[in-house]
Amino acid sequence: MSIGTPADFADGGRDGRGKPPDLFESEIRALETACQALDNGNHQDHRRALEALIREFDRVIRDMRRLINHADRTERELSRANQRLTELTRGLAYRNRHDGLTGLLNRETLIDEAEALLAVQAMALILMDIDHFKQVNDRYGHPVGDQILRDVAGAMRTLAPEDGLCGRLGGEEFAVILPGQIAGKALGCAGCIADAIRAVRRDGHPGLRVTASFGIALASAGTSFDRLYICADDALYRAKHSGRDRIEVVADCIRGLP
Ligand SMILES: Nc1nc2c(ncn2[C@@H]2O[C@H](COP(=O)(O)OP(=O)(O)OP(=O)(O)O)[C@@H](O)[C@H]2O)c(=O)[nH]1
Repeated sequence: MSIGTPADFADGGRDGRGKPPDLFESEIRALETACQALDNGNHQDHRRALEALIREFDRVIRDMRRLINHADRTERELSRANQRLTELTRGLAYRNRHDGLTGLLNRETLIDEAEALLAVQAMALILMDIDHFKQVNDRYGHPVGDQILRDVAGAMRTLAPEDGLCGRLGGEEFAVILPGQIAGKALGCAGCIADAIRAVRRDGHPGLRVTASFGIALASAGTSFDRLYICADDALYRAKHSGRDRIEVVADCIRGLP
């Protein structure tokens, strides 16, 4: 009985020229010997061939186990790397949208969101600027100033309505956007945040008092955000120049400015 020739098992070495060595050379050799022993050999040849096959088979199983373990380890490492990559991507996307100090939306994101909202819906814009913040930094130091900015952001996050978006426009200037042209709701929101800012205290600095000025503007859907911003900024300017720690409103952005 013939179960094959060397050429039937060997992948390499058929033309014998320039081919890389066959990975299964020793197994193929054992198989060849076994085939020959089966065709022509005596009992002794059969036994030797069987022993060689057993040795090769045993080694192949051990190698396969090692390979499978290695593949499992590589798969686990790949999966961990993939997870880390997902976390990094998520972190980068978060950092791209948020202000690093306060965690509120950053200027670009807030403006993008506001423009998208205002294109389809009426909106209120609350601009807020902490009063005499330079003095806070000068008297109590920059780290205390930073903490105040975080406290203010925390108050905004807690007190803004659920459908509102809070952002830091830069420095000590913040904004809240609220869907809907409801002056009462915007005023109520700004009033609560103003109260919370007045209540900010810092351990070790009993004399520290913080206030903020607010400018609110409301506009109907389709108004340009630039227009709304100019109105709110104008109201904020009036709040600053009429004594600070107060709220000024432009109820209709289209008719509210000259
Ligand atoms: N601690 C801290 N201070 C900042 C940060 N960004 C801006 N500032 C400070 O905010 C201060 C803003 O000062 P001004 O623009 O003069 O305004 P102000 O002193 O608040 O005065 P009014 O707005 O007119 O009431 C500057 O001293 C800036 O250095 C920040 O991230 N951390």
